Amino acid sequence: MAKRRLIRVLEGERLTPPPLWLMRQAGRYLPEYRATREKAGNFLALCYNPELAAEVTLQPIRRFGFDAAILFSDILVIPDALGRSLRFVEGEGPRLEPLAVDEVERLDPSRAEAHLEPVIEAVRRIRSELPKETALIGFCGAPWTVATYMIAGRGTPDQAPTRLFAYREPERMDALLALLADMSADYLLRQLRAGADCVQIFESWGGVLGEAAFRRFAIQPTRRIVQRLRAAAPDARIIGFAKGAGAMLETYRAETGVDAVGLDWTVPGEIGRRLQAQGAVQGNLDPLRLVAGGRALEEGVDQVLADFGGGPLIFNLGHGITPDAPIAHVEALVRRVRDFKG
Ligand SMILES: Cc1c2[nH]c(c1CCC(=O)O)Cc1[nH]c(c(CCC(=O)O)c1C)Cc1[nH]c(c(CCC(=O)O)c1C)Cc1[nH]c(c(C)c1CCC(=O)O)C2
Repeated sequence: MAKRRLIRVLEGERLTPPPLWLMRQAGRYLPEYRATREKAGNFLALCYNPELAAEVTLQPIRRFGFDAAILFSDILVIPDALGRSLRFVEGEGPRLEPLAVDEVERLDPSRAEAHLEPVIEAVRRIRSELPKETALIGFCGAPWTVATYMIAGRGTPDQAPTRLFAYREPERMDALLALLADMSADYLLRQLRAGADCVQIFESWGGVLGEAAFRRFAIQPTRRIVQRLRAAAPDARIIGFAKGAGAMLETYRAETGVDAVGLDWTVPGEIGRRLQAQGAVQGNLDPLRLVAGGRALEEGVDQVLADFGGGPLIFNLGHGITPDAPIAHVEALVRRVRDFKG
């Protein structure tokens, strides 16, 4: 079978128009998503229901014909599989049992494999139902980002509790991140074997770290995942999205070994093009331009294409789509990207 367009770009090819998908493309901005979530009961129940998780994964593909689907799940199923009593509070976000310093040694990953089986079953179903030209992206959170939710027990604006934990107990932090890295590598490998074409590692909170801490707590555990994956699946294609890490992205790509880097919308064209000389980039439209629509959207799309359309590019947002994005604006984005002649 011919290689899917997204994979060709991950292998360094430039395609015109570039392959296109949107982070969080299955979500609350779609009425059919809200209806399916309702049917499942709540967000987490949806994540563990293979039939309904497959359904919401496919919804944006049917509507917009994106080049890739992303498995519908959440990065926090890993701490959930460790028994950290995850729940999602409507309108507020995730809540977990905050992880105390002396609990790190007691974390037990032995139930994770069985716990995550419904997600793997969803991957199988999605692959069997997707159009053959559409790539399927698996994912996990990067260990540092997952740890920020485990330690604080919720999202925080600056990850102060986790930075303090890391500075006071660096060896324990290393141990926690290594455990999460090994669980995540096993989990990604299962996704790839179940039919994912490639995987993305979401480092949403790398931008709160200084250089030395970024190397130790973000790059090292991500490199551990990449190395374990490559040892077991040499052709695995891996996208690393380290939001807010602009000035560290070249080091991040070189030292983690990911194939492509995701750019958030603050990464300047010149920096992104330098990265593109080493391999594909993905991004980086500000999600709020999609909410605004009109000229703000057109100018934003054109800028991404002007900045990166000359090399291997996966068109995407610079972070997830927001619930207030109008569907008509997503349609306008798709038309404009697909009209690009390079
Ligand atoms: C940090 C993070 C999380 N989850 C994720 C990240 C990394 C990316 C990022 O920075 O956004 C990743 C994620 N979360 C979700 C996906 C599904 C795939 C996709 O369509 O991209 C992916 C890839 C579904 C989701 N994950 C969540 C929703 C909304 C839940 C709902 O339906 O109410 C969805 C569709 C919930 C979630 N999950 C998380 C938070 C902080 C929240 C609450 C914020 C919010 O409500 O938007 C943790």
